[in-house]
Amino acid sequence: MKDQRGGPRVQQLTVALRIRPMNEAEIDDEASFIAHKLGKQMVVLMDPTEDPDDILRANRTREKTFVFDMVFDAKATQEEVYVSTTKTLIDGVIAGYNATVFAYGPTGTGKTYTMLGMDSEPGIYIQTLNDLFKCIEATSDNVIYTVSMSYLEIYNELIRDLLNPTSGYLELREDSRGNIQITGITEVSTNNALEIMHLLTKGNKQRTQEPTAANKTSSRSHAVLQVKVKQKCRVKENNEEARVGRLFMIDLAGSERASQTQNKGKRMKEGAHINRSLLALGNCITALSEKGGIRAHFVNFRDSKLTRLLKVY
Ligand SMILES: Nc1ncnc2c1ncn2[C@@H]1O[C@H](COP(=O)(O)OP(=O)(O)OP(=O)(O)O)[C@@H](O)[C@H]1O
Repeated sequence: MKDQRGGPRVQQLTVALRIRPMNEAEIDDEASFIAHKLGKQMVVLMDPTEDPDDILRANRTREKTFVFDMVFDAKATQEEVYVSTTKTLIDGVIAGYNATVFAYGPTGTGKTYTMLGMDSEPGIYIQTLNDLFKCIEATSDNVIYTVSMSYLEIYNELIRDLLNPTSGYLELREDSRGNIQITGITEVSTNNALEIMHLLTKGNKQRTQEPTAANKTSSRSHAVLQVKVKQKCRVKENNEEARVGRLFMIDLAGSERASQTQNKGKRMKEGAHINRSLLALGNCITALSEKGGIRAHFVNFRDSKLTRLLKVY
């Protein structure tokens, strides 16, 4: 969200759509939301239950057209999705800029699969870290880099450390200079991809998951992986302050509608928290991406923990 060097808040906003493979039964269930890929980047959502021969409904079509920067069909590999959405951000993060990648969508559509993936098909987290370490190795002649990462979840507006879940709920604090800190969060420094995958998979198991009608293991929280790259010049006389670039990779909680998941009681309360924070996130992105960014519009970061966390550093 932020360019540390005073440039526009949102330098680049890329919106990509991934369609996950579905089996026949699911296609019937989700009949009203089947996406038909047209050309490269346009998606038409239509209601297949609508009968084109029904004269009474002839002019009442609910067909909607959306344009995306990228559309991936059900055969797209993890690597293709990573290369087209996240790989290009790495150079910027190493140079001291901040960037954020979100997986957003209804429950069971493949957000965790896309972000975390599996040992055999690693997702965006691991592919990004692998490339980040390679880039650092190639450019570290004059600069000392330190990479650290933390992994947390925001559940019902409470923050938990997924790398140390026994530490309870953590406080989000803002110092007088506007820096956001999470007190007591575990920060891990390692460049071993296998070790990272192990840590993240273990952390992901600690996420608040509950069965809903739409997904047996539905993630009910936002999971935030933060990778911090600190750089300092090797030359001692150079008094330049250390630069810090941050990359947030976020697996959002499902954006389902209560009616679709048949949630009641606790589940419904969770759903309300999820929807409120997703709305706050959408409002911030809209305000930031409008012409003039923060200078022209008030951006209400304070509406949710997620947007407070992503606020400028
Ligand atoms: N592109 C894909 N190829 C193969 N399997 C996939 C793909 N996308 C998702 N799946 C499978 O679909 C199931 C649901 O995916 P996943 O758990 O990632 O959904 P989700 O969007 O994170 O759901 P929730 O919001 O409820 O946590 C998982 O078993 C996952 O392995």
